[in-house]
Amino acid sequence: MSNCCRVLVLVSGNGSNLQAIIDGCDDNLDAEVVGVISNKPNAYGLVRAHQSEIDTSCVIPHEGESRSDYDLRLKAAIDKYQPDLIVLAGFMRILSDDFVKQFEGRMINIHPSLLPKYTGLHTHQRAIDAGDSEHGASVHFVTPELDAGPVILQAKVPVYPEDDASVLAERVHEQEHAIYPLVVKWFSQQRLRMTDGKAYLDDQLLSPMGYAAD
Ligand SMILES: Nc1nc2c(c(=O)[nH]1)N[C@@H](CN(C=O)c1ccc(C(=O)N[C@@H](CCC(=O)O)C(=O)O)cc1)CN2
Ligand SMILES: NCC(=O)N[C@@H]1O[C@H](COP(=O)([O-])[O-])[C@@H](O)[C@H]1O
Repeated sequence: MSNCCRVLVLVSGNGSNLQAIIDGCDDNLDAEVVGVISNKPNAYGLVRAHQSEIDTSCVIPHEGESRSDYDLRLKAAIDKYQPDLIVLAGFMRILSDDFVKQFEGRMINIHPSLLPKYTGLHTHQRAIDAGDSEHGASVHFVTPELDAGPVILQAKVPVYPEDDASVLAERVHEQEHAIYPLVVKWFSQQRLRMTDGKAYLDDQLLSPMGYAAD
């Protein structure tokens, strides 16, 4: 890795986590967002990238295109940026095994639950429906198995009886915007790695719930 970590962010929607990472990189000379790629041409994350004069690409799925064929086009688009780190920030596509294996150890995702609870979609409603008193977000390395990669860092939020999915999502977003830029900074400082399916920070094995401050 050169002296500045080249960060590529993949988005499908609003891009509030992208914005937090852009803002975080402005304060962190070790990392730079070199590009933003979306599968959705109308993703507001692309607008956010343009506002920060960051290059963008769109890889739009073709009608009837296989997941693997789409991922081949996505790989070609990614390679143009020569990233050190690939950040999934609300990128709403399941990636094929072959694609993920090419980037394992340098591709991370933020998931809106306290993994391993609630992999997949609709996590906030599921937490409310289950009557959970706490919920949150997890940053993890991406592996072929969906949302099952080693957790790097989690943040917890309370769930209140009057919460609906939208209110809870907003409370989770606030925590996401704090933890995701921190994980990007750790990676840019070469403190974070994945070896044999496990996450390490400063050569310390991280627990299944990720890093926990003393
Ligand atoms: N192989 C992997 N791919 C992805 C991972 C991963 O860990 N391994 N993380 C996800 C992110 N994600 C949750 O954090 C997630 C994204 C998308 C889906 C999903 O069901 N997508 C559907 C389409 C849904 C839609 O278009 O609204 C699909 O791809 O068929 C589940 C979880 C990113 N990919
Ligand atoms: N399973 C993936 C998933 O649901 N990711 C979630 O999508 C949102 C994207 O928001 P953003 O576009 O404002 O960053 C975030 O809350 C992220 O945790």
